[in-house]
Amino acid sequence: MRIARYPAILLKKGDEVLLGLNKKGFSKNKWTLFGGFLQRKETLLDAAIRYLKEQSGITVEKAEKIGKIEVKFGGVQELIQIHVFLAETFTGEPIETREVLPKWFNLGELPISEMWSDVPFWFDQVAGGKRVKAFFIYENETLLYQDVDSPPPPPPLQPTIQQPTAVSPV
Ligand SMILES: CNc1ncnc2c1ncn2[C@@H]1O[C@H](COP(=O)(O)OP(=O)(O)OP(=O)(O)O)[C@@H](O)[C@H]1O
Repeated sequence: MRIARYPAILLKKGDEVLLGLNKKGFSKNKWTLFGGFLQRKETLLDAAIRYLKEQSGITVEKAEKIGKIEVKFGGVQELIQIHVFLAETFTGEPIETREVLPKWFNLGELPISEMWSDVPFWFDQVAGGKRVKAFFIYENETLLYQDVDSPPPPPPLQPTIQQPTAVSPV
């Protein structure tokens, strides 16, 4: 099956994240991460940074690879692979462009009803800096199946001091 690679980038500032309202295209009228189709001879990171600049006016120099989200639409012979990056250091102010309206959202106040249905399954993990891998199947706009990597287990507890065991009398 053909794989379509989409770099996408989440910009975070304290408790806020920058999302973009798409004015056209496949995600029209939805708030999404900044991103798009990977062009030839471009790395995923370069493309993610380029899309952020083109769609929001924001410049970042580095971003961390944090997630891989795979999406399959029923009846479409193509696997969409969204390669998610997280950036927390940037310059510039968001500006509206012909394609996208950028806006800061508080992490507790995301416009969930105007986002792709898969996003709530992985968004907090990404925003929290935790790696995530997930796979979704849609039938048109309806999410039919989800498989999300659970967060890694917590670190092991500090070893407790062993109480000396009583020596049993012989
Ligand atoms: C289906 N489930 C989905 N879940 C989460 N995010 C999704 C997504 N589908 C697309 N996205 C993201 O939305 C942004 C715009 O992408 P997209 O809609 O393809 O717009 P773009 O104008 O570039 O392409 P078209 O010209 O419409 O093909 C881009 O960051 C892309 O990663």
